[in-house]
Amino acid sequence: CVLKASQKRRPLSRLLEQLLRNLEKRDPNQFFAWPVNDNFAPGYSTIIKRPMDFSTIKQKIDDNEYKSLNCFISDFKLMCNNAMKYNKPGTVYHKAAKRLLHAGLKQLTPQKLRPLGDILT
Ligand SMILES: COc1ccc(OC)c(-c2cc(C(C)=O)n3cccnc23)c1
Repeated sequence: CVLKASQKRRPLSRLLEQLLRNLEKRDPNQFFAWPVNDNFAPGYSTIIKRPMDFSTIKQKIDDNEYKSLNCFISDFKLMCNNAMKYNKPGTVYHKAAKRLLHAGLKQLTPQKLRPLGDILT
């Protein structure tokens, strides 16, 4: 029997792709979809040493760079914390990052992930 391309993917990659899709839904304005551009965010690359965004996370999944769920969660937190560092409290981006972080971490609790079984061990 021939597996479809998606079924050939490693179990962890397929799980991370699904988690990523669910996190991206919490960013309807797509503020986190692509790397932040210094032209729209003056001084961004001097203030933020380790930029991160959903497209970069997707590429890392495709390149099998994530060896564990925790590495994936770390990049998600990095992305949100970057936005809360660069953008002042009260700005649309700071508020969006805070909401995204909290909503995202609720989806990534052990209780929510346990049903996915031993992929994570
Ligand atoms: C207004 O439309 C967009 C579109 C894409 C963006 O980043 C990918 C952003 C954006 C995203 C951010 C973040 C996430 O800090 N940002 C900061 C300052 C100015 N612009 C942004 C805004």
